[in-house]
Amino acid sequence: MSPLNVPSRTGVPAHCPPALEVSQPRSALGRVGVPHPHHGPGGPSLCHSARGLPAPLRPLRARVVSRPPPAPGGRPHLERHIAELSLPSDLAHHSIPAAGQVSHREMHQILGIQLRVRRRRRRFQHRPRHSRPAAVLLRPRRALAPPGPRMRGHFRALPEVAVAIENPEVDAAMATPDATQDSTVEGPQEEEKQESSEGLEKNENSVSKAESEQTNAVTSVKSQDQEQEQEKEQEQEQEKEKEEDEDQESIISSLLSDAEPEGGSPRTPKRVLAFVRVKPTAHFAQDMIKLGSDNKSIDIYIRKSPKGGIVNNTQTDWSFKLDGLLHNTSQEMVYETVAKDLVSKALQGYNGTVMCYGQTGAGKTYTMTGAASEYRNRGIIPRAIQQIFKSAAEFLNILVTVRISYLEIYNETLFDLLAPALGRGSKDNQLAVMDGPQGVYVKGLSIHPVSHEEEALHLLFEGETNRVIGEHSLNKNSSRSHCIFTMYIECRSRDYTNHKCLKSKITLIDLAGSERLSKTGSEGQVRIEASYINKSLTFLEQLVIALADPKREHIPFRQSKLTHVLKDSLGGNCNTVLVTNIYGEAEHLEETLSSLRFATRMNWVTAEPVPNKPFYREASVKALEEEIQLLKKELTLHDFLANRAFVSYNPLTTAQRAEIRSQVQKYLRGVIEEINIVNVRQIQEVFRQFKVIVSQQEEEVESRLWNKYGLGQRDMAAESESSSSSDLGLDESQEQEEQEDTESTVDKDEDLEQEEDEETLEAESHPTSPIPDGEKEAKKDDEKEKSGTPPPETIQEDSSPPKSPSKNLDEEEEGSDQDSDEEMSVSPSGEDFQKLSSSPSASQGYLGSREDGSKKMDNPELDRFWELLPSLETLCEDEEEMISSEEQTEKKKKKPPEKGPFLAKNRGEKSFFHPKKIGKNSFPT
Ligand SMILES: Nc1ncnc2c1ncn2[C@@H]1O[C@H](COP(=O)(O)OP(=O)(O)OP(=O)(O)O)[C@@H](O)[C@H]1O
Repeated sequence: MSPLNVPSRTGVPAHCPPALEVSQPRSALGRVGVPHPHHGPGGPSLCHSARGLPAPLRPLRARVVSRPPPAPGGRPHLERHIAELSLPSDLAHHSIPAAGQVSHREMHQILGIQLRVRRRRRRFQHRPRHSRPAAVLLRPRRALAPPGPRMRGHFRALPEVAVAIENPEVDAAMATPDATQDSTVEGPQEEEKQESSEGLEKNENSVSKAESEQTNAVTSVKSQDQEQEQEKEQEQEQEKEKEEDEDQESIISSLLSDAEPEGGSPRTPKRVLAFVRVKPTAHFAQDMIKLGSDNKSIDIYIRKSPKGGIVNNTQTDWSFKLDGLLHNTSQEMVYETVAKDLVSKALQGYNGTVMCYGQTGAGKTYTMTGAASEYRNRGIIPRAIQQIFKSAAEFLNILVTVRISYLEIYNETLFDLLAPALGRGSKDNQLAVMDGPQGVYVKGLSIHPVSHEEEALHLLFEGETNRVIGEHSLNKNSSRSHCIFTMYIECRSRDYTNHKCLKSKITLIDLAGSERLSKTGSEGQVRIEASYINKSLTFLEQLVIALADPKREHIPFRQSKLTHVLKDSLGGNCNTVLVTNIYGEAEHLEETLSSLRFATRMNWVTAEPVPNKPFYREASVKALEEEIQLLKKELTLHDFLANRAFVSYNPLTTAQRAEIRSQVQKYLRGVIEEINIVNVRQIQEVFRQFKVIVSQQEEEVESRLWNKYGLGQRDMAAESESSSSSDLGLDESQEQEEQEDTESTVDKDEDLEQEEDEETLEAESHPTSPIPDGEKEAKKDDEKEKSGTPPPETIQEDSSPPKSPSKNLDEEEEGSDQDSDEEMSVSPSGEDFQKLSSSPSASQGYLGSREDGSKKMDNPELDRFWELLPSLETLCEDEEEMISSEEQTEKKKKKPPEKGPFLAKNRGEKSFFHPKKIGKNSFPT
């Protein structure tokens, strides 16, 4: 090496300027400089432009002696080729040119630059910590998912952005010597440089300066080596992760393959994992809380109170050993320790639960959801979402689908945080915890499919904004509810011939914090909430104690909503992890103790994690069909034994509907006293018919009012037709009948009265015969019956199952209507209902007697109807009076009311309801 230590340059034009002596690897310099115009992009990168340097350094240029010796023409020639070199900011890393090779002035310039650079650096480093801007430089991170607008500033990784530290107290705590590396990202290297640069400054006029700078250069090379090593490590980690994903994929593939594992999955009892996370604080009670060097044990020591007297036997020492201590630990580390494995196991079919427990303000929400201010502070939930979608994206043969739900338990009431209209407090929105064959579930809770990470994060944020938050002295944003975020994972093979499916779920629970009212100073609503929270946490503790005791027969799951919801999430067959958040301060020691006791109890609970069994999707549909068939057979048997063999459960045919309509009309006129109930379909149809009649009456009354007050004629028939057909979806014949009914009721009141009198007589002699008016089809049947012609086909039809069990009722009805219409080309006799109405004994056990002679049954709709009847009658009477009180009085005198619940006395008027007093919707449907 030459004294200048210049590396030999090959392939460079002769007129190219010589290089400044450097001891850094070329690649490193290349990052600072830009290629000289004479060098290609791959050429030597020793020529540095002024760009990239601090502004005051830009005008300074270094003149460098060329090597090999100057060409003939001497210095002027060289000067022509002097590089407009801008010196790298890190001049300390450059060795000093040998004496005589640069002029004195040039040397001075270089050194001056170095000094200024060093001074600038020192000035910043020696500034006291508190006067430094409260900002840390974040390393650029890989963006994981494009964040939505709501997440901007929350979960986005911005390269090289200065972010103000959110919590000064926590910052101070993190800045203590035992603080995490996370808060001092650039720490060690800077310190090293600082030390070395200070040393250099002292000896700057001595020869040893050059040596120390050489040392610095070596350090810099070393740091670069370290960087390279880090990069390598990262690459290795990535490769490892990739391998893990591949392993995972092969495990899932084998689970989904047809081969059944021999002897089933191994059941190895495993204890629930319990970790403790200490909230960073500047006032850590070091003399009272001792954290074990094994990072698992924690000892608490409380001084004896002098109030206890001379003989004071109160316990002062406690020792806890758990699965890990998370003290001054970054969010990433917490996730890796607590949840990473659990999440990857969930993809292999294991259910998993992570629960955060602790005193209010101790950092449960921070651990579970994270702080929104910085990307690196995201919590377990967003990281779990990220892990799942990342793994899913790397699977080649496995298709992963994810669904999400977010439940809140606030004051012992369940709320859906992702419900489209939250409706907090509305009764209709009430959810219920149910025990199903496949475990506990929340009836009415919305579950949302998500196809990528961003979508899932949006839902998380939506839920977060809907949570109930209160303020007290220990926490400005205290969660006042328990929240359960659940991810339902489904793995399937991309091979479409494989219909197997593997399901699992991850339950992430952020409990509300236990709190002492004396400490939090809660008042009013916050106080009420606190009492609910403490109560439910006590029940949870009781549950954990019971679970930890293998001899306990009864586990009190149903004591509270929280314990009931968590029935299959704590222990059992799932991987369960508890994170207990505690304060490290002396004033919260009692609460810390009780939290640690809870953690220990939880640690005693054993679980036997086993993967869920894969199932065939198609097979499950078949199984349901088979079960429906079985239940139908069972029902037939029961009916037979209860003397109800004539009852059919198939969708109603047109004729059956007509028959029901006829019965309803008879009932309303008082011809029959009751309508016997045989099955649910019949009940639905009865109500439907009631609704039709009511709407007709409304129209009629309205039209009368219009006529009476001279407001003109309305096209009632057309309206009636459109409303009835659109609302009720009745068939054409029915619509026609309704129209006829309407017309006849509007135009022929007097005739009707006469006719109906006749009908009544007729009906009394033939109680089951349909009404001739408007019921042509049914009338024909009656005539046929009278003439003794046997019905061509009874209503009792074949009991073939519906074609598709997934169809809804209306679809089924329509489809089967078409079928049955084809089958029943001639109107049926309505045997079922005739039999029923003529033989009430058949349904005696089914219906209970009411006081007023009507029937009572276990149907809330019908019960409601019966309850409504008297009020309806009253309203009708009011209406009648309003229309024509005199006329009505006369009619009443002429014709005493017949028996029946209502309006037999007013048949001629047919004005049952006042349109304004009873809206359409007020009638049960
Ligand atoms: N490990 C931590 N590092 C930094 N800040 C933290 C940490 N733990 C908690 N904090 C901060 O402490 C405050 C309270 O935390 P958090 O809301 O998570 O408590 P909590 O246990 O959920 O309280 P509550 O039960 O009342 O809801 C927040 O501002 C949070 O950012």
